[in-house]
Amino acid sequence: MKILSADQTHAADQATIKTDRISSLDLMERAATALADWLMNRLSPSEAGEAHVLCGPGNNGGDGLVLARLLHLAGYAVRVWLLPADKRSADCQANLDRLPANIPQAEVAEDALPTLPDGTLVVDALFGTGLSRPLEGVAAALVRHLHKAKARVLAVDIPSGLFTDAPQPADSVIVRAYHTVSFELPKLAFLLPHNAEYVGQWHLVPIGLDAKFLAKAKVEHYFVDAAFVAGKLPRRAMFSHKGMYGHALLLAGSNGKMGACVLATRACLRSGVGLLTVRTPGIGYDVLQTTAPEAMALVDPNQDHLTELPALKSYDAVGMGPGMGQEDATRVVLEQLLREAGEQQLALVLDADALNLLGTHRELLDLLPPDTVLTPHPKEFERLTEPARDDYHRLELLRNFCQKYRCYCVLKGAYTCLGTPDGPLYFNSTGSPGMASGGSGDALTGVLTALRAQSKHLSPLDACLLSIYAHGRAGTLAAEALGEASSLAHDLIEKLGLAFQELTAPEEW
Ligand SMILES: NC(=O)C1=CN([C@@H]2O[C@H](COP(=O)(O)OP(=O)(O)OC[C@H]3O[C@@H](n4cnc5c(N)ncnc54)[C@H](OP(=O)(O)O)[C@@H]3O)[C@@H](O)[C@H]2O)[C@H](O)CC1
Ligand SMILES: [K+]
Repeated sequence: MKILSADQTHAADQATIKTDRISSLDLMERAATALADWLMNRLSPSEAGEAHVLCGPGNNGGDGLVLARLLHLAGYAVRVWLLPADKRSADCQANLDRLPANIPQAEVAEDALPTLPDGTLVVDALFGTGLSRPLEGVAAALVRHLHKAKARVLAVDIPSGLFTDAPQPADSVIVRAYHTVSFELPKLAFLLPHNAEYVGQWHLVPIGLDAKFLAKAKVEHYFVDAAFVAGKLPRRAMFSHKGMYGHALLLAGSNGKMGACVLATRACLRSGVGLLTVRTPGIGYDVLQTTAPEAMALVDPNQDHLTELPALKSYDAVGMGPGMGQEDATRVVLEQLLREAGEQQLALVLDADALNLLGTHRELLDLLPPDTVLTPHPKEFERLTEPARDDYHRLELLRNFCQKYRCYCVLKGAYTCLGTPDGPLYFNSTGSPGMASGGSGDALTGVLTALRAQSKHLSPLDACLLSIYAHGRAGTLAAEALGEASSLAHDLIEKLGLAFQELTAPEEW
């Protein structure tokens, strides 16, 4: 799904009003009704207790006022707190005028802040996408007051004080919500690590935004949810043979780190590759043949680390890095791989120590063949570029890096972000905190290498999108089965099959 900027969100509202021939007041009613339904489905009037709805001067405050009315009419106890304002938006004022007289309302002031017993349900409808500067004065005092209370905070559309898609001063006062309920589409701010403490769990409610407008909107950010990747994995033909699904080569492992090599190998095998050869130091031969009999082992003359690049002509894709170490001889292998893969137009996936070697020998970056996939975590990415000032700066570095080197870069983390040579960034929706343990990244390298080897069936972009989505989905399935703390990389690998089944194109007839 697309991620709109704050300006585009306002334009989407206008387009919807025009297409549906409704007033902006009707759209507000629609949005707040969806929000009220969400809340009422979660909490009964007795579970909610008295809801305190904090309303600002714009349409976010207007949403809060509609919500207060709908809750009241459904039998919930409600109290409204208004931010003092010289002027309210027309729809906010209209809904203030419509507020039933028996809902208690008061204006907040620095010396008249709401009393909020522990557990009070607070609805934050102070500011939304129209926030134009950090909070100050009474609004900031109210939010600081909220920080001290042990309230259950629900943010409407976005936590007040948080910008939708731009960096802000470090000392900004921002609501810390437990739940954020937003309208139709996610906001870029929700996907950035530093905002997790403000946004809490976020949810989307549909409000019927104009589909044609959304289809046409040009965006720089996408959210990769199930609908975005559904059916992208082609079905296998009845008369399939292994030659149709690519031959991948993995260069991985060193003395003491054969586990990483085995995990990448097994993940690659579980991701539909036709044939897999693994180049490993001598130490890895028995390990590999025992743990992954489906893969062919091609041992390096050196016992402990990789020193020689095998001939590449039979392969469709090469993955390099897991558990490989950073010996100088291995760096020479990497350099040779980059040169030869460039000449032979081979698909490359570089991870772990391959990235660390690129970070310490940045001149090698100029050799990256087009469409190479790199899979750094934020520290590895920093070694390839520079320390980021904040989350937005990191995205800018990612975009610039991918455009400069015409590569795909999978920046790993919650909402893993894929940078692409053409500019757009894709945020993955799947994954689990259970994946924050050793080996998950090695598994991703295996998945990516397998899908890049199937280039007869998948574009580089689709191979990357399917890989990160399936890898995260498998992590979630493993965590559901075994718990977040106990699920391991190899459990994730065993769930890849289920994840891929969910992505496979439906049968046609
Ligand atoms: N499609 C949808 O998503 C829909 C969203 N809706 C809701 O509308 C808001 C956006 O409403 P908008 O009126 O544009 O913006 P806000 O409610 O955030 O507030 C704007 C007013 O607040 C002033 N402002 C901005 N920053 C501050 C600040 N730091 N301190 C004080 N005042 C501030 C601003 O004044 P300016 O001087 O900047 O002009 C405005 O007066 C969206 O978030 C949804 O909740 C619709 O209900 C329907 C569809
Ligand atoms: K808000």
